[in-house]
Amino acid sequence: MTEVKKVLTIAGSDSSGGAGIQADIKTITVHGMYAMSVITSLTAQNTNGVFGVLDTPPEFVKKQLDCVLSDIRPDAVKIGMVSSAAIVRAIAGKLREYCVKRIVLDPVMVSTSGSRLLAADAVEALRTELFPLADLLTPNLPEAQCLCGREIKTAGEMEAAAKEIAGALRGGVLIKGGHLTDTADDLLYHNGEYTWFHSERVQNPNTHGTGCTLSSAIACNLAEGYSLKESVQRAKDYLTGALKAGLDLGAGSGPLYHAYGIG
Ligand SMILES: Nc1ncnc2c1ncn2[C@@H]1O[C@H](COP(=O)(O)OP(=O)(O)OP(=O)(O)O)[C@@H](O)[C@H]1O
Ligand SMILES: Cc1ncc(CO)c(N)n1
Repeated sequence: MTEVKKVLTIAGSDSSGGAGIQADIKTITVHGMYAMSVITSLTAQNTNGVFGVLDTPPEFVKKQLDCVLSDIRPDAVKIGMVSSAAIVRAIAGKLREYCVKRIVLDPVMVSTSGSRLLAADAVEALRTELFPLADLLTPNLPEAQCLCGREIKTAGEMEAAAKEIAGALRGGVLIKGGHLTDTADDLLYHNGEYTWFHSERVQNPNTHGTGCTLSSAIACNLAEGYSLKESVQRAKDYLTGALKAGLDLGAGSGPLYHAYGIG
């Protein structure tokens, strides 16, 4: 019998395959793990933008979660786009009911191309219902700004924001630096300690799905049993490799190449 780790992604579908569920399944598969998915929304999108969003009815999100969680228990879970407060509550209820562990929450609010993917009133539901369940929250800079209500420009401001956001959490906060201009340094705040993950910026404009890829790679490494710090470093290395692979698809901000280590 083959033993594999199982990772569940709860996220939106990206028809162009670069972000969301599709990025997550590619990431999990390339990590040699078994991917499962609960789809919260269908998006009609491509490298140019998001042209439509169709939410899954919350009762159907619950049904998908019941099917997965009552049958194949995931070793880790990644949560991405959750567009409404009702879907947030549906997910939180089921994660509590099945005592799911090792949860990475990517608080997706706006797509790389600038479309809103989370209703304004859902931010509060995310904070009260899902933050307490997360082992790690992974906001990008605009999301961290929204969560702490002020601008973040410097490393010192990133540290202050991470500490403040972590106040509402049991787990850690990773503020991603993909929206910085000179570097791509990410900051982890966990158990009162700051850890910086430094990286050169890869000169590749095709960054569609970087956040989804990073959070699902972190979930894979947590499933494998790595510590939070090790999981973030290994995921960042994976992400950097997928960016460096230099895929150039579509007219806008294109997707990453996941199979760069294969073949
Ligand atoms: N040009 C780049 N070079 C190197 N690393 C990058 C670059 N752009 C983003 N990253 C890295 O990608 C990861 C995701 O960060 P980012 O801030 O882009 O997330 P995001 O905005 O949530 O992504 P998206 O919404 O596009 O899925 C981080 O580790 C960040 O440092
Ligand atoms: C479905 C989906 N989730 C997340 C993002 C963020 O990049 C996106 N563009 N689409």
